[in-house]
Amino acid sequence: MSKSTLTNEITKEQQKEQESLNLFYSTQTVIQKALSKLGYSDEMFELLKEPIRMLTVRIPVRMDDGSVQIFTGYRSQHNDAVGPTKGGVRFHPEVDEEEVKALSIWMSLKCGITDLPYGGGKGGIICDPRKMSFRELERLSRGYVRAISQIVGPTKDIPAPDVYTNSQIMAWMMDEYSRLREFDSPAFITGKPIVLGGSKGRETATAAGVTMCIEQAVKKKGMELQGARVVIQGFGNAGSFLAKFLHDAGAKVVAVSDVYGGVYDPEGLDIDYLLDKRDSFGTFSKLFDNTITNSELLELECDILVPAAISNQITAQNAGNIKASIVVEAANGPTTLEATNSLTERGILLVPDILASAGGVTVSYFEWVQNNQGYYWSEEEVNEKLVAVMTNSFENIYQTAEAHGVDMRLAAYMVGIKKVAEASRFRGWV
Ligand SMILES: NC(=O)C1=CN([C@@H]2O[C@H](COP(=O)(O)OP(=O)(O)OC[C@H]3O[C@@H](n4cnc5c(N)ncnc54)[C@H](O)[C@@H]3O)[C@@H](O)[C@H]2O)C=CC1
Ligand SMILES: O=C(O)CCC(=O)C(=O)O
Repeated sequence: MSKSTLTNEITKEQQKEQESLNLFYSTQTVIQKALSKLGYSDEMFELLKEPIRMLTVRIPVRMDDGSVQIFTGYRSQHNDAVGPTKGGVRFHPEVDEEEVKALSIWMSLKCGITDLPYGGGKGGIICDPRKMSFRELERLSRGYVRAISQIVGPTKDIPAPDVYTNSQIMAWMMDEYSRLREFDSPAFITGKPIVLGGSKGRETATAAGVTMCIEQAVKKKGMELQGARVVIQGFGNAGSFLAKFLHDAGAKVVAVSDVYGGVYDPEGLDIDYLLDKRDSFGTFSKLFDNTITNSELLELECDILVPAAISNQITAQNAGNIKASIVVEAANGPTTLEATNSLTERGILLVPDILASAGGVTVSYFEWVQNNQGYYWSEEEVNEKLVAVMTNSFENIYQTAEAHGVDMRLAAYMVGIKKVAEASRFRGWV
C-alpha cells in the first residue's frame, strides 16, 4: 500500500470520528436508519431531521457590579404532532445551537419510547452559573422566560431542569411565567420545589430510571448487581443519586468523578461521605489529593460503566479500552456512533441515553399531570408508575433489537421515532 493511500485512509477515519462528534449530524444519521427500517418515506425524514422551531434569544442581565452582560439562549422544539413539546434547560458555557437541536430531537425519542403525550423540546443558555451570584442567576432565569414566553406554556412547551439548573431555577422561571400571564401556572415547568407543585420523586427520578435499566441489563447479561463494580462519570443530579441507589442495592461503586477529576477505590467508595461533601454543582473532587482524570476513570476495570455528565466521552479513541460488560448512558449523547459500533462488536451491552435517562421526563410528566388536576400523589405511587414505564420501555427496546438484529441504540430510535412519525402522518403533515 502506498504512503499516500494510507494517509488518505487515516484522514477518512479521522473525518468519520470528527463527524460523529457532531451530535446533531449523528442523530440525523440514526433517525434516517430507523425511519428506513420502519419503511417510512424520505419526506418523513425531511420533516423529522430538524426541529420545527428554533428560537435564539439575547438576554440582557444586570450584574451585581452594575454592568450589563448579554447572554445567548436557545429553545428548540423538535416536533409537536404528539402533543406539547417538553425538555430541560441547560446553563453551561459549552451550550451550542446544534447540540440544543440534537437534545430536542432526543426528547421526542424519549417521549416516544415511554409513550408520553409530548413531543421533544430543549433549551440552553451559554453561561457559567458557577461564576454567577444567586441574584444574577435569578435575573438570568427570569430574563430567559421573558425572552421565550411566546413559544412556551403548559399546553405548548414545558421546560425542566438539566445540567447546572435545579429546582430553585425552575421556581424563578415558574414565578416569572405566572406573573407574565397573571395567573398561577405551576404546569408551565417541571422539576419545581415540592411546595410549589413539584412532584415527589422528581429529584431522584433520572437516577431511579437508570437504576431500573441497570437491573434489567444485569439480568439480560446473567450477572448479579450485588457486588458488581460500578464506575460513574459525573456526580450531579443523575450521577450522585445513582451512586447512592446502586450502593444501597449492594453494588460496589469503585469510582465517581466531577468536571475536575475523580476518586477511585477498588474496594468501593463511601458514597454517603461523598454525597455529604459535594456542592450544588456536583463538585467534590477538589477536596481530595489522590484523584484520577475523567479519561482514566472511563477505562477502569469494572462491570458497569455509567457516563452521567456530558456528551462525547466514549469515542473511537477510547472505546477499545472500555473494560465494562455493560455501559448505561445516564448522560445525553456520551457515546459516538463509531464507539457504539465498537462496544457492540465487543459484546458490551449498551443501554442508550434515550432509554436509560428517560426516568426524568417520565416523572416530569407525572408532575405536569398532578399540576393540571391539582391532586398530588405519594412517592410510592410515583415510583410504582415509574417502574412500570421503565421496565416496559427497556423490554420493548431489548425485544426490538433482538427481532431486527440491531443494536440497542437503533432499536430505541425505531421505537421512539415511530410515535412521532405516526402522529405526523395522521395529522396529514406527510
Ligand atoms: N437532571 C435530569 O433530570 C436529567 C439529566 N440528564 C443528563 O444527565 C447528565 C448530567 O445531568 P445532571 O446530573 O442533571 O447535571 P448536574 O449539573 O446536576 O451535574 C453535572 C455533573 O457532571 C460533571 N461535569 C460537568 N462537566 C463535566 C466534564 N466536562 N467532564 C466530566 N464531568 C463533568 C459536573 O461536575 C457534575 O458532577 C446530562 O447529560 C443531562 O443532560 C438526562 C435526563 C434527565
Ligand atoms: O424532565 C424533563 O422534562 C426533561 C428532562 C431532560 O431534559 C432530559 O431528559 O434530557
